Amino acid sequence: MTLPLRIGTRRSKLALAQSGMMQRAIGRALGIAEAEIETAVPLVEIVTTGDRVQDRRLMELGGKALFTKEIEEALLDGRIDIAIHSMKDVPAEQPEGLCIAAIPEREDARDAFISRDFDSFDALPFGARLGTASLRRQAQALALRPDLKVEMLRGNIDTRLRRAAEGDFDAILLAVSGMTRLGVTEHIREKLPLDAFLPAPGQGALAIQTRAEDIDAPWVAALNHAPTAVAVAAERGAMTALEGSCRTAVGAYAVIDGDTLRLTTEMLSPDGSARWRRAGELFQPTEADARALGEKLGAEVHAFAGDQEVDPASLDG
Ligand SMILES: NCc1[nH]cc(CCC(=O)O)c1CC(=O)O
Repeated sequence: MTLPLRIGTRRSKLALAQSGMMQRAIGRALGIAEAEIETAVPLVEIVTTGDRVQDRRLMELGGKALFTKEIEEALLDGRIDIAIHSMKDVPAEQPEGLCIAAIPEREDARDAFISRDFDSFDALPFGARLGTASLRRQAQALALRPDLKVEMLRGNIDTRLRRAAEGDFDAILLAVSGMTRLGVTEHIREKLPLDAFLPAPGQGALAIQTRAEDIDAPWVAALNHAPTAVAVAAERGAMTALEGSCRTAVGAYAVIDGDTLRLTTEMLSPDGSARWRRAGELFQPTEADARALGEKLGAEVHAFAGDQEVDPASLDG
């Protein structure tokens, strides 16, 4: 592969932090001196539709693909060579000509509880206001505490933290991983248990996207973390079977424990009053085995849950 290797990135602080981490990791994997990395593996900033419409309801506008479309066009046009995404935001299908070449080791997959006034989720008073834009977090919170008032909270992580600090909400929920990458973990009051707040498929993991012909590039193997890639394959298999989107409350979390993969996946009704969950294990699975387990368990959940998709017009702004 010829240098420079250009990394396309969104301009949000989180995207820049993630791309910067991977820029250094790729530079080191290629044996490039620290001082040369910026020129050999440069960052190219790209504004996506999703970034321009932050204040509007994404669901009405086409969901996850809004954050990836312009970046994928730049990859296909050859303006950039690599894109770093939060795995959670990557749609089930890759566009023709592109691939996820590597999945680095996952960060903490848990959700974080953030509040100016309360130490923990359990300490929230009756009827407390919880800010989130995630249907999954809404449903999981209401499953434990149907008295909570869930209100829409959008914007980047800094905006959400500021609104929590100003008392616009009694608490908000964010992914621990994003906060860690931004260096704002001092706002975390509690890391929520994986069982009650089963994460979104791929939460805490990054996806390194390239053109399909670069799937075996020399730096790819150095960045891929096989246990994470297998776990994420299982979660995304479940997501596909559950037709997971930001209009459905879907969780999936897998870990590799020694030689064993353990996957749990669930769907909830938006108000948290109903919850369908399946779990399973595999010994020494390949990525394909893991994906197949995810698809099987996801299909079982889907068969019981039916269609839990929410009409965007029925959501509170
Ligand atoms: N949907 C927004 C989004 N996409 C990825 C992350 C960071 C978490 C991750 O790396 O999975 C976040 C913010 C959040 O959920 O708190």
